[in-house]
Amino acid sequence: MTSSLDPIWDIDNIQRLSMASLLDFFNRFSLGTMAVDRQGRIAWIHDKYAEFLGLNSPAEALGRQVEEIIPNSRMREVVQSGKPIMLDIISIRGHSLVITRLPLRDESDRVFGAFAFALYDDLDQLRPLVSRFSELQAALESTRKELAQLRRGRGTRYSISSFIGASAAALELKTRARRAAQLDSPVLLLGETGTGKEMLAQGIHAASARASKPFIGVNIAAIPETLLEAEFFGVAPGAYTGADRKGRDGKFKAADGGTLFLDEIGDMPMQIQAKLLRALQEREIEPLGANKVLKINVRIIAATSRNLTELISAGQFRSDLYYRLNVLPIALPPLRERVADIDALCEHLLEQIAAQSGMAQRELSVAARDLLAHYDWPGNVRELGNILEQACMLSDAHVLDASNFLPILPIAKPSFKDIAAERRNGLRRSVASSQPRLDKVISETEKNLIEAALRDSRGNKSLAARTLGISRGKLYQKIEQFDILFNK
Ligand SMILES: Nc1ncnc2c1ncn2[C@@H]1O[C@H](COP(=O)(O)OP(=O)(O)OP(=O)(O)O)[C@@H](O)[C@H]1O
Repeated sequence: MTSSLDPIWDIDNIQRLSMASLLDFFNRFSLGTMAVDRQGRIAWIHDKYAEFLGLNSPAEALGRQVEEIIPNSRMREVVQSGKPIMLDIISIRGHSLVITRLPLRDESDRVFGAFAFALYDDLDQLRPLVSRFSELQAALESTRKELAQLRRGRGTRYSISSFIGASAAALELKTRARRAAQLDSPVLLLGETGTGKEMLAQGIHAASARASKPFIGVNIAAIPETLLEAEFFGVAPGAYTGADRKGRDGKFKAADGGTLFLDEIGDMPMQIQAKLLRALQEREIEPLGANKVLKINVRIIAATSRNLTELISAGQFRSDLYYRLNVLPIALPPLRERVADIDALCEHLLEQIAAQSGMAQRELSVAARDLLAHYDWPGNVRELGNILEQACMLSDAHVLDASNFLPILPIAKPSFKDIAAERRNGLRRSVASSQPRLDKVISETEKNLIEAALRDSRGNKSLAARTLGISRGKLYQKIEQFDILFNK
């Protein structure tokens, strides 16, 4: 038991002792301490601090306004606000001091002054902390910038080496892409849907001298024809009422100095083709409603999954625009022509699926690899990714087997199994006799799938295209090709 006479339990005594000990601590370990009263007059100052301030003795400072001794002092602010300033850096007589200022309160919680102590006169001691903080701030800033760039669609996510594949076809394609990155002429990327055209376009931009400038992608098939002109060339202020009253920049302006990626160029209406050709030839654009032209400096990378020469013959694509764009053509082979890359692509895609879903990364059995290598992949790498993702969602197995893929591969199963077995046994029929059957199976399956997707989305083509993992332009093309009728 403790008695009220016990000095340790004498509350007043403890308070007094702790104050004295704290003050002693500050005086010994800090560079200096000081207190002011409610009027901002120096009420107390430690010898060390007085000496540091160039005074002969503490008495010289007592009763004087704090700013007379320390011109940039913020003690008065603490007295007036009643709030501490925990960390501040001030410069006195050529030294930087780290200062902490605290308000002093009486029993009724009224502020009667302020107390300050200077922690360091040598910021070197804080340097590791400050430099770590600066590093973190710089990292945060650069991540913010990257994120903002991606949000504005001006950045690139891919480099040429992100294009997975070591087959002869993939290596040749990457060599051509690297060469194209060294030049500034238009590039035309030709390949089926999902073969990596947009990815390669980003890679070429990222490896080019324009890498620090914007990369702007436009999917022509996804923009209604009536809006395309404004979307490309912009609108002058006052040209329209409503939302465009103030005018707005088009994609050409947004890409100025950088690269403009024109996806699905084969879907561009003839009237806009003429304006695009003029913009490329003259290197200037005329925003809608403006009566002056703007100089532009943009590199064009166009892409299409359609056969442009056929479109020219059909009178749907201007031959002069084709020659203007076809300066550096790069053909992206479909997956079925670079089967050797499927294993590496599967590994890469499974790694991506694991990272995005938070699930453990899966592997493929030999039979599963064999099966995937024998499918024709009309949707190419995008379809391969979708199939792998579905298989991962539907099974918990660490090693995915052929049986995990058979039910989800969009092809008539018995015929596909036959074809796969046939190929494995080296009994592949001659191209002339087997190709029509395979094509027919694929076309029928494609048609069925598209009809089902359109039914499920009640005619919403964007949604159907997304479900199928193809672009809207591709969907339109397929609807036309298979003569699909559907009810909205
Ligand atoms: N060689 C590759 N290596 C890794 N990923 C790839 C490769 N090719 C394509 N992909 C991936 O497949 C998907 C489709 O690629 P991308 O959009 O570049 O194809 P695309 O040819 O532009 O298709 P579309 O014509 O339908 O727009 C993307 O997720 C992309 O990352």
